[in-house]
Amino acid sequence: MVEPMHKSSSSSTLGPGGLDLTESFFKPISHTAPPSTTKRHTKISVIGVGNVGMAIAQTILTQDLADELTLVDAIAHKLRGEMLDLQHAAAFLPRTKITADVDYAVTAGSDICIVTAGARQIPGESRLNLMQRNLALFKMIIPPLAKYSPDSILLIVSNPVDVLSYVAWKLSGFPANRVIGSGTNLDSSRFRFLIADHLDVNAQDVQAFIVGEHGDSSVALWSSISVGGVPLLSLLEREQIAYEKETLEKIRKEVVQGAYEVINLKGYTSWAIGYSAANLARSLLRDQRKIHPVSVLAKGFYGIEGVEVFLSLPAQLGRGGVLGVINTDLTEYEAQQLQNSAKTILEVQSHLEF
Ligand SMILES: NC(=O)C1=CN([C@@H]2O[C@H](COP(=O)(O)OP(=O)(O)OC[C@H]3O[C@@H](n4cnc5c(N)ncnc54)[C@H](O)[C@@H]3O)[C@@H](O)[C@H]2O)C=CC1
Ligand SMILES: CC(=O)C(=O)O
Repeated sequence: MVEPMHKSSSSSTLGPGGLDLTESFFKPISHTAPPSTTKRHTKISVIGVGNVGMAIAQTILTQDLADELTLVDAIAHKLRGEMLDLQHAAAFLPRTKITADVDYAVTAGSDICIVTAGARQIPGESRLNLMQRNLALFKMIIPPLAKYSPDSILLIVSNPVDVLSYVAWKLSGFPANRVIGSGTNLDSSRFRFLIADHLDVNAQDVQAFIVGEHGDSSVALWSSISVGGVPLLSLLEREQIAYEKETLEKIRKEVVQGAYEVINLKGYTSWAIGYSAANLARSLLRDQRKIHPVSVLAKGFYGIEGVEVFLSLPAQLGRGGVLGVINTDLTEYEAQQLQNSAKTILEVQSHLEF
């Protein structure tokens, strides 16, 4: 007995130009049922197809993170060019539907919206200096994203990322757990690289956090660094390897200088932030519950009271967005540095005009 076949959009047999391929090339199997509704279609939108947006887009594709990747930019011809260029790699990539439009309606139903649009630093310019230019753009970008994907997670990358995460939170009206800045996830990777390079170990075996501002006032949490589970400072003491606060501060400065150096040399940074943002998208979409140093609403954590400021803290990320902030022991010096970093961001934030 032959069961009736259910036709659905995913079992469509229409070929290019609407040609019905059922009886020629494509012969459907019998005994079919409608597609399962338990596996959700996952969609990531990337706003801004510049150096950073495209590095993130291509990492998302190669790591097979979403069923659909949608791109938005203000420049229509560049946007279409980038979309086609990615689509032409289809034969070498996991299957992902790639769409693009200047109209935000194309982002409807996104799980994550990653915002990379905006001005970037010229050599020597600080991230905080970009605020006014990128605030104006965010007023055009965030409201339509919130309208078309009211349940999404906003992942902010544009700089200054901490202040703009606060702006995105305010403009979207989203709960704070669904607005995240990529923050010091990238700085921490630079930090782990430098430590790993110094000790000649794998950076993935180095647990180390940079917190606070994604920028000049960032804070290195030396007291909690471990390598393969061994606390770093006690290892240095045990091996009688001398270290001084100045030496450690020099490494932190090298982390801060890292971005300026790359911008001086190639004009922008892209590959590391591409991997960093895709790494965050994976933890969020796949409910990995991993701890990442990212920019979150810090009110109530680490002695930051009574002020609404976004800065990076070690946060657990999952399908619900920010699930919580980890309570790491800070030395007095680290706690003071974190307070100073919050003050630096708040000072810039106080000049915001919505
Ligand atoms: N948080 C982080 O760790 C990092 C942040 N960044 C930041 O990312 C941002 C982007 O940097 P790049 O990609 O190098 O710049 P870019 O100049 O290459 O690209 C910016 C893109 O934004 C688009 N854009 C401008 N206005 C728009 C609007 N209203 N709607 C949609 N798209 C719009 C432009 O057309 C352009 O394609 C900068 O603010 C930069 O500072 C860069 C690296 C790391
Ligand atoms: C540009 C920037 O924010 C970075 O590469 O860290």
